[in-house]
Amino acid sequence: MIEVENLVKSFGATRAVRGISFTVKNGEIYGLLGPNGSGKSTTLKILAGIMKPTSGRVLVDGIDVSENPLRVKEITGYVPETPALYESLTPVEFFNFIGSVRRIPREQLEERVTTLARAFGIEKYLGELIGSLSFGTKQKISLISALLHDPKVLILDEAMNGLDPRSARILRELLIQFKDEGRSIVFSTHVLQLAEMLCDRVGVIYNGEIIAEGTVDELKEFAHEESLEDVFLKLTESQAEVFAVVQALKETL
Ligand SMILES: Nc1ncnc2c1ncn2[C@@H]1O[C@H](COP(=O)(O)OP(=O)(O)OP(=O)(O)O)[C@@H](O)[C@H]1O
Repeated sequence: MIEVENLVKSFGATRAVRGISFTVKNGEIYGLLGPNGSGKSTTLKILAGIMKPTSGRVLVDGIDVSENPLRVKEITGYVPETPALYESLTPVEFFNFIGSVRRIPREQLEERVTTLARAFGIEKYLGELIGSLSFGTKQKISLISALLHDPKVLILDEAMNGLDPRSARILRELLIQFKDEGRSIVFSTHVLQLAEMLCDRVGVIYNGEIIAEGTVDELKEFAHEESLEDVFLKLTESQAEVFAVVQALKETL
């Protein structure tokens, strides 16, 4: 379970996160949707224990992230928006490094690397230098490294970015399996169809605040719209603007 209470994060004069609260239960997939710069990545970094909040509290499985970030990292898998990998290592060397930091028994590590590498179709790259691999392959390595220690909680920042349709489907099925096993999953995405397919509940974040939260059906009812895209555009005050821009483009192009 993830409990976020009145989270605030400022960078100098920029108030990136302005008092966000939400809960992700065990066995729940929660989607964080919001325009560029609305505070999704900042929120997820704080949840993962890699950034300190200005104020507010995050409990992961009852553990306060600010008080015990190491314990939270032990039970959490975090996939950042941009893969943070060692370019001069091969994937196998990188996974071994992660395995030793996380004290994963050798046999278990090898078994999980083999299974996950096969699932995401990267076996043939395991001996190549990470720096020479494509963005999507790096994203898969980042994902696998977040799953090696069998985390109870998953925090995914636009984790489907760059994945080919086969791998995106596999990740979706894996997330559903994790949810059925009672794990908590929170992810950010700009792909609203994905949120619609996967999320039990979504929170719409705008200018650092959660402005609406609920199931996709609840949000559609709340905003009197039929698609999540229209709900999103309406709530983030972009609907009229998009219409005006499209009109202007039609007239000028
Ligand atoms: N390290 C930082 N230093 C200063 N400002 C930052 C820093 N990280 C984020 N910000 C600012 O905080 C705000 C929220 O950024 P954040 O990356 O959380 O947004 P986001 O919703 O994840 O955006 P995107 O959809 O583009 O990934 C932005 O105004 C951003 O410029």
